[in-house]
Amino acid sequence: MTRAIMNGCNGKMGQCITGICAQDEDIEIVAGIDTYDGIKNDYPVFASLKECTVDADVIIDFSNAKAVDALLAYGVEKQIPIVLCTTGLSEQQLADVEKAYEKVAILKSANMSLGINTLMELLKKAAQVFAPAGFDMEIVEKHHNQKLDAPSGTALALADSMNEALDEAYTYTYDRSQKRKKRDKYEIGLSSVRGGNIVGEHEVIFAGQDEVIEFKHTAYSKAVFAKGAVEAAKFLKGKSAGHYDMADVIAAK
Ligand SMILES: NC(=O)C1=CN([C@@H]2O[C@H](COP(=O)(O)OP(=O)(O)OC[C@H]3O[C@@H](n4cnc5c(N)ncnc54)[C@H](O)[C@@H]3O)[C@@H](O)[C@H]2O)C=CC1
Ligand SMILES: O=C(O)C1=N[C@H](C(=O)O)C[C@H](O)C1
Repeated sequence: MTRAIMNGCNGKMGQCITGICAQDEDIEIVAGIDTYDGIKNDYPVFASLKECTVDADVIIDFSNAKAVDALLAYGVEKQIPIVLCTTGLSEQQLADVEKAYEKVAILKSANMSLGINTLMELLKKAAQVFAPAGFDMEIVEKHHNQKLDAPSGTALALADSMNEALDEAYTYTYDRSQKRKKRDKYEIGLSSVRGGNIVGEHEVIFAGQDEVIEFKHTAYSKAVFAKGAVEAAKFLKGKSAGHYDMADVIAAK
């Protein structure tokens, strides 16, 4: 049995995970953390991690970038592994996560779905074939109108995956409106659409001379992310300090 603290328990993802864990005898949410207290849960809810008095094996985090500093500090101090799913972290926070890997087990992933994590691997190969052949790489992501960060963490992770396979030679372009010049060969464009209740779409476009290859992932429900996070939490219980990702969870299955 894995005992989990749910950081951001009263948000959309927190509630989706609450529902999934209630049906799974191998994991229990033993406490929730949220600054919003308008939802009744079957576990105790605290307004901050520092007020939490409940012991746990792992913290699952789907909250807000502003909550991540306290999350890292708590995980390191209490030696509780963290499944870090919140996106939109600042450069400083990303550096802090790198340092925290030395002190506690952290699985950080901008997208917990099997589809996106498999796509990241496929894109490495595709980028190595198409980029040297002169294809331009563009990513278009679409999400609901409540999303705070842009581009999505997933779009950045997909771009990072391609860039890593291309010796980090590419820069990212998020906005062309002020540029008034042609796109550079060594750039990956990232565009964001926000509207309605779109769960999450990511389209990676390789555009060449007279031919275009597109890879597309569509999430039809938040459950794909929630199920991945629950599997990640079970995987991370008892792990020693270090940097883990969803590829480790998928490989362990
Ligand atoms: N890695 C992945 O697969 C996925 C990541 N996400 C990311 O997860 C995050 C949350 O997404 P949603 O649940 O859709 O957002 P949401 O806005 O519905 O929920 C966030 C919850 O965090 C709470 N919160 C805010 N500040 C807090 C603090 N200091 N401590 C504890 N709780 C706090 C809010 O009150 C809210 O209930 C976002 O950054 C989103 O991009 C979302 C879906 C999938
Ligand atoms: O905010 C969301 O909803 C999502 N956020 C993640 C991201 O920023 O990539 C993952 C998923 O696409 C849903």
